[in-house]
Amino acid sequence: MTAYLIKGVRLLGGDPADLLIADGVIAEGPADGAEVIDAEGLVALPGLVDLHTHLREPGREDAETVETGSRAAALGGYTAVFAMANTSPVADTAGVVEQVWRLGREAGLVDVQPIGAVTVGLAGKQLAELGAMATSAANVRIFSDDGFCVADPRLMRRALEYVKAFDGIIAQHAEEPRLTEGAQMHEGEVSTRLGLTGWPAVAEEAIIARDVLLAEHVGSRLHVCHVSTAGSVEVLRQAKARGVRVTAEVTPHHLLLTDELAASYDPVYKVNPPLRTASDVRALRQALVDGVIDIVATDHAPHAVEDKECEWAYARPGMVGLETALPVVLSVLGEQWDLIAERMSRAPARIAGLAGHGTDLTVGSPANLTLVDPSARRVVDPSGLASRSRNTPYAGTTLPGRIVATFLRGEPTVLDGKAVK
Ligand SMILES: NC(=O)N[C@@H](CC(=O)O)C(=O)O
Ligand SMILES: [Zn+2]
Repeated sequence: MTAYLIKGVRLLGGDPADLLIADGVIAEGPADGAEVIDAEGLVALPGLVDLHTHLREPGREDAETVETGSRAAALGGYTAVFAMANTSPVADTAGVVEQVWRLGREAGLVDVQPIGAVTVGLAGKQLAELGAMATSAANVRIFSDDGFCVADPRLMRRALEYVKAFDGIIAQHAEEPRLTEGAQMHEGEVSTRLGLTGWPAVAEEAIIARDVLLAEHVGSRLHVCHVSTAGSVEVLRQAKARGVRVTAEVTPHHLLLTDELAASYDPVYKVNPPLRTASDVRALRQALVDGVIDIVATDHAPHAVEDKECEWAYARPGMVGLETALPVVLSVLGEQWDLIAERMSRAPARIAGLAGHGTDLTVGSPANLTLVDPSARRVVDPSGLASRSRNTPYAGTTLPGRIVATFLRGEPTVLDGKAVK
């Protein structure tokens, strides 16, 4: 196994120092024979961990595969991603989650941890085999019907009760379906102007409020996917103050973009939950800083050209995000490296109970890390993405920060900004 000496790197933005990687871990000298990487001006972060990635395999390999998505993740500085269950077939059995887990191991670019479906076929009618998925080789601990909301409160309660036995998590896509029928974008001034049916903020907030109460009643763990409104932040703030076992994520796009973009009628801006208002964006940023929102998750949602380059009403919702997440967060938070490491690596690893990721880069810890050049600027070019899909809302936008290298257990997955395989 090659050893690497990363010279003059700024650990979490601190003073320049040398970092030795040998035998898969952060090591101590001597560094004889190690391959030297000149890291002057680069910042080292623990490898990023994404709790919300859509890899599309099995079923929509034309949009993404476990391998192409893993490569996009590594290029984005990630060392672990959690694969959502809305594949075809749905990841609602031990067989499918084991297949995804195995494909991740074969690709070997990031650790791929499957998320299991809460209900059979994501249909919201009957609990899936949560126990069988938990005891499978994939060791599933997070369950989600993401793409759909577990709308039936009785099923949601049963799911929370079921996973309590092994301290599992139900990750909810919070959307009261009766309030979002036919919705095309955020309900507000812009949707009124454009004459598009709106997705009101309360459709998200009502489900979060309900689920927080259910999680409190059961004493189980709830994770709220892609929080998008100021009102949701207030519900979460109160729940956390009461000690409810709830965690929450925000996506990079909800931290940066607003519903005004829908006026272009470019479906690249169509996403669930929809882009909200500037005051929602302000509240989400504040919540991410003060910890009411625990983590950034990409909700990387690749879609084939025919599903995105069509009329707004027919386009599928979702954006790719793995390769731009850190640059977007850097543009929002600035060089607050410790906060970035907390929200994009340590906290997601801790929430998921993922060993070996999100650890401090001290001697003896697994060498899962990424090197970032904060002074670089990049114009996002969709054709340059490693993802099989091109639906990025940042095409032509200049973003700060370039991911120079990523290491998974001491082996480079990215060097000089390029995937090694
Ligand atoms: N976010 C989206 O707009 N789409 C996701 C589903 C989801 O995360 O809700 C997808 O799978 O395409
Ligand atoms: Zn979702």
